[in-house]
Amino acid sequence: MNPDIILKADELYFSYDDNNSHSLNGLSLEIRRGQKVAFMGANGSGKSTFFLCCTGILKPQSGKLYFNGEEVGYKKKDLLKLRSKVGIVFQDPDNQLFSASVFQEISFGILNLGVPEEQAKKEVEDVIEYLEITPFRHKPTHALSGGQKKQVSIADILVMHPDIIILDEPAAALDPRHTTMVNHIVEQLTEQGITVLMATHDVNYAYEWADEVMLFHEGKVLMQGTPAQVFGNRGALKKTNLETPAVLELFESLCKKGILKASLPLPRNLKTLETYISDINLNPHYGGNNIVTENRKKAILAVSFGTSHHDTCKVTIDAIEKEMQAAFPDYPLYRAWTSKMIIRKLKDRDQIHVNTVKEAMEQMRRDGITDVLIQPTHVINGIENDLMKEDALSYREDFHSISFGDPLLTSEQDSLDVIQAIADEFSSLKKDQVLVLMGHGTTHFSNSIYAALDYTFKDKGYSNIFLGTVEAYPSMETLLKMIRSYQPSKVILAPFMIVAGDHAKNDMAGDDPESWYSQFKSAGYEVEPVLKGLGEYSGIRKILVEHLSRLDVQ
Ligand SMILES: Nc1ncnc2c1ncn2[C@@H]1O[C@H](COP(=O)(O)OP(=O)(O)OP(=O)(O)O)[C@@H](O)[C@H]1O
Repeated sequence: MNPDIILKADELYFSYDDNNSHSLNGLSLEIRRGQKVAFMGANGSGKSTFFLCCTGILKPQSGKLYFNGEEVGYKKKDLLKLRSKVGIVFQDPDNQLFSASVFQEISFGILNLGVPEEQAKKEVEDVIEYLEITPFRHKPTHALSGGQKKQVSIADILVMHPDIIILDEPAAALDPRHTTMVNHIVEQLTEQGITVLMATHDVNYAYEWADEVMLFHEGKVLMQGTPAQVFGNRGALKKTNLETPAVLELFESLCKKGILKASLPLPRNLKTLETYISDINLNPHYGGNNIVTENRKKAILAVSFGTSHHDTCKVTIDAIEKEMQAAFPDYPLYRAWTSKMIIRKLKDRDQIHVNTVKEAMEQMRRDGITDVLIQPTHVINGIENDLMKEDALSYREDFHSISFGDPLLTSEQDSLDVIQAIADEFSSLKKDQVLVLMGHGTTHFSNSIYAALDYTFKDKGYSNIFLGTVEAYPSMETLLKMIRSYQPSKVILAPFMIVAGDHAKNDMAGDDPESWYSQFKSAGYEVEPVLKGLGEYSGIRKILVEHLSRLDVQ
């Protein structure tokens, strides 16, 4: 199973009434590690029932649930292990809190796990401090307010260091101050790398907060996607009794009236929309504030997904940045990566810190930069790129201008240039051999570029170059079919990703029977993997530097 998937449900059925009705009705879904996932849907659509299955409190009558790639078991020791890693904070804290004192309450789970008393005590003290429970720690739990009970129920779970926290409507019955406090805690959880699943009916909050929205309807997932995809689907919202987030509604109506350009990244919150509006007279696109134009200081921000493999980083991301810097020697170059998981891995494993986009923007602001030229090394205009723009634009008030270079594959000319760069790199490819490129693939609509590019390869005379993706279409299945009709003497495999990292080393060239290498091998071909990321091709680096150069017009 894909190691990015932390939780997977496969055709779950659950009935509370002997199969007269099904609260989970063939539910299948996958949750990616480190994501913030909002579970939404009408009352009674099965969200809480699913959550109870995730922690083994309910056992589905049929279907399978996987945690970290392993099927969930229901023996006592399996459940204990599962509950130490998947914690649930119930909607009503009174269903969760059962000890007399706050300290006892928070200690219960961790002691049950067999953690020695001294260590457990320290962990409990840490969480009490972290969640600001100290002022009411000596009160009996029954005497706490609703908000304080919620803090303690989160502490109950947090003290176990779970991989997943499930929050069932955490803001229900809280006043605005406590809602803000709980939201703040939730934000910190995701920064620690915990996967957060949250049921909520608050469309405005989910739209701003979530990485992904899971829309439940009658015990199944009706739709899953980014907040923009899900909340942009009026039909799905209507079916599940949800409304469009106010900020999206307002943005669309301003676009319809021609006041804002629809090409702007969708604003996720009112603050971003407000800054769009405040810039209308200056520059309806990305322009900045009317600050003094003397002493302008430009900088380049090179944004990559990132990699935890130093070998490939050196010859891809580092090499691209070096060429960008060489093209603009007078501008300082800053780096940011968009994969929080990789950033965390580097920090934990190698004590290396790489900035997120927001951190890099803050750094530039501190350094007195006034104009930021952002050049992504992303291959397509997908989710990563949209989120990167959003993060950068949340700092638009701090800069005179923020401008964005295009990802690698944006215009028709880019496709032709990329094809040329690949053809140059594989100029020794023989007619009876095929080159199979492995792209990443995405659920975003921009995924169609992969199939389009595969088509263009053929159109430009490279009938033996094929492009597929690990996560979307064209898939391995399609590639096997196409390549079978070509009958090559050899299959050469190469990543169509900037770096030759995990996907290239494992999904493409690994020994696992699911890898592309093994699948082509067992289909009877001679296979040669080439572990070279796109960033190693000089033609590709040139395209990215050229995209950056287009920004520097003033
Ligand atoms: N303990 C129970 N006994 C019997 N039926 C139940 C029980 N809990 C839930 N149900 C039923 O299962 C279905 C799914 O309910 P569930 O609570 O999972 O939905 P939900 O999406 O979490 O709803 P809400 O948004 O109201 O919290 C509903 O028809 C509900 O009536």
